[in-house]
Amino acid sequence: MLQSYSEDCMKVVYLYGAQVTSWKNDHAEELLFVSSKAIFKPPKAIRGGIPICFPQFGTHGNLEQHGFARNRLWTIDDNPPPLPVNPAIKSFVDLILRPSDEDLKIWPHSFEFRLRVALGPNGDLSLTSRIRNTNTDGRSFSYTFAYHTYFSVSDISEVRVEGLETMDYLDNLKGKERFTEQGDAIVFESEIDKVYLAAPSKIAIIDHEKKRTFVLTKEGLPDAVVWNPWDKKAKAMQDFGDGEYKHMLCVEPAAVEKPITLKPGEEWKGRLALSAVPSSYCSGQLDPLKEHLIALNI
Ligand SMILES: O=P(O)(O)OC[C@H]1O[C@@H](O)[C@H](O)[C@@H](O)[C@@H]1O
Repeated sequence: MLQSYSEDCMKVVYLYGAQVTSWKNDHAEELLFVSSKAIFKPPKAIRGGIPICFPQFGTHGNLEQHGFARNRLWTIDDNPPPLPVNPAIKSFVDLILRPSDEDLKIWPHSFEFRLRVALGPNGDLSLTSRIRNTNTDGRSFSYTFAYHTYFSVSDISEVRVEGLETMDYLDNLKGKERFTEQGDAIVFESEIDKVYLAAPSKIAIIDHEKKRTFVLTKEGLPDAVVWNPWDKKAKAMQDFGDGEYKHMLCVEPAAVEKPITLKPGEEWKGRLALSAVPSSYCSGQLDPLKEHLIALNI
């Protein structure tokens, strides 16, 4: 487990799954949800924080649900290739995953997956993934991907998500059928499991009770999954408390509909930046013309 601090903010990253399990603001308030029943060892992924789904999102393929990266032991990458760094970033860690012989049996491709987790100014958290095809047999590979981010919310029925209205989505609860979202903002009254397609680069989660807004900025990740298991599924999950669905929401920047293909030697980059701002935030700030209102400097 790796812990780091920057300007009173904190993040915790596990080598198991390269999973960020804690992100705190300067009031020491936890911003991510981790279940009280989470299991921190193989074979299960940790229930909460930011699991990484690779090389498969969900059941979009033949591998285990959400792929294997989230339940492998990563290592510290002491000598990562240079990545443009914002000088304001005070704390970061680089991790790497390469396939084991066992992994190659289930997904026969050689890769290097580098993850940088950084704490920026104002306590903003960013995750940058770089995936490289290192196959020596000339073969390309394709994968789907998600940052399966569990946000901590006061009460799911007091939360709304802006930025996804009018988007097309695949409904995992209806056999992945395609629909178009109606209405102003997404609110929550029952189970939801949707993959929004070609979603905008900024999405906001507005928590009225906490007077807090999370702003997600995504790059290289066209889609966004929204998931809350609600009461019945919560009860069926061994590593999730019965009532915990009320205090979490997953909004997951992802590449699902169109898998990413890399030729040997090619590298893909996918980035997520998270910011938690006070909810004097008002609707409409996702308008690109007003984006300067949200200062995301990482
Ligand atoms: O229990 P898991 O494997 O962590 O998955 C949790 C959920 O993750 C979401 O991303 C999926 O859309 C859901 O279908 C899934 O149930």
